[in-house]
Amino acid sequence: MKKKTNVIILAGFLGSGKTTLLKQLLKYEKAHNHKTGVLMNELGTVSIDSDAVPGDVPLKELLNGCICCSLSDQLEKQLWSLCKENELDTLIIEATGAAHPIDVLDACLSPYLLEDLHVSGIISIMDATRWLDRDKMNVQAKMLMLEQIKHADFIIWNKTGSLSVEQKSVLESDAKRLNDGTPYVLTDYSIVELSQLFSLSVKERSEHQPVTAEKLKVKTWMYTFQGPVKKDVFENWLREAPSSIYRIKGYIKYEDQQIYLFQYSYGLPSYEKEIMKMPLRLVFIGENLDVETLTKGLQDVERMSK
Ligand SMILES: Nc1nc2c(ncn2[C@@H]2O[C@H](COP(=O)(O)OP(=O)(O)OP(=O)(O)O)[C@@H](O)[C@H]2O)c(=O)[nH]1
Repeated sequence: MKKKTNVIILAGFLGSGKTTLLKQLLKYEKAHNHKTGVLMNELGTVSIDSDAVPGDVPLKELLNGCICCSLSDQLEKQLWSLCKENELDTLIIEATGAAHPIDVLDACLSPYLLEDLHVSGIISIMDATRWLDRDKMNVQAKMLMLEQIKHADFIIWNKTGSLSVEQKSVLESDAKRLNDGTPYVLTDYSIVELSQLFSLSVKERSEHQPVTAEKLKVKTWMYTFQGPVKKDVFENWLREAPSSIYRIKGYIKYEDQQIYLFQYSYGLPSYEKEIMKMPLRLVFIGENLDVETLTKGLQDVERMSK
């Protein structure tokens, strides 16, 4: 009988650390000579995260929508073709940060895929600080994070390095209260003992709350800088940016003429030097994005950088 492909679903709110974990899983699987494929879903029209996937890894991307709502029919098809085109040992699905993990799981359990796939489980990577501050978010976003915890087969509380002992114990009790018996870890940069993520068992699912990107009203928007901007001017703008921007990612060039992969999530900007000449596009993901004000602010950044 044909060996089934082991599927790992990475869930978790926007910017929580899913791609950070994906990169580690790919290295681990390569070191173990396991052929691994990736299905990546992004809300925007441009893929930024796919750069994290090495060229020799079979990759399918579903862009400009969420696999748990507008792209749900395509998810099954893409899973099917990834399996048929490649003899995969492992398939990692990185959902958008606005996806309900159960809808992704449902697609994997489709009768068309039953002979091909074995779902190892849902790993929910949670931005610990965002979770502790969740009352600042709207009801739908809060509910989505709650669902991501409740339906996980493994919970990773990420970005915990600067938290107090009391805050860490709140996270521990929240994991037990919301999803008793499910393993969890507290970590930074999604660092976990990876072997344990391949042998999870998918538990019986209770009813789930249908929270989707559409209900969340998460929208994406893109801005292209015409050239380099001054780092302090851009960061000043960023500090004042509305909290309804959940995520920014893309490429930016500063006055040192260096292009950086720029990421921003819950108040934290990060940069990685980029050696390729990438287009200077930033993708914004958030709710009620006021495109006019954002455009004006970013044009001002360009003007003040001259
Ligand atoms: N300070 C800090 N930053 C982290 C940590 N883990 C990840 N990051 C950074 O947070 C940003 C978002 O991480 P990603 O792994 O891209 O998050 P994601 O969940 O894939 O994001 P989306 O796909 O947009 O939902 C990146 O700049 C990471 O380097 C952490 O523990 N601490």
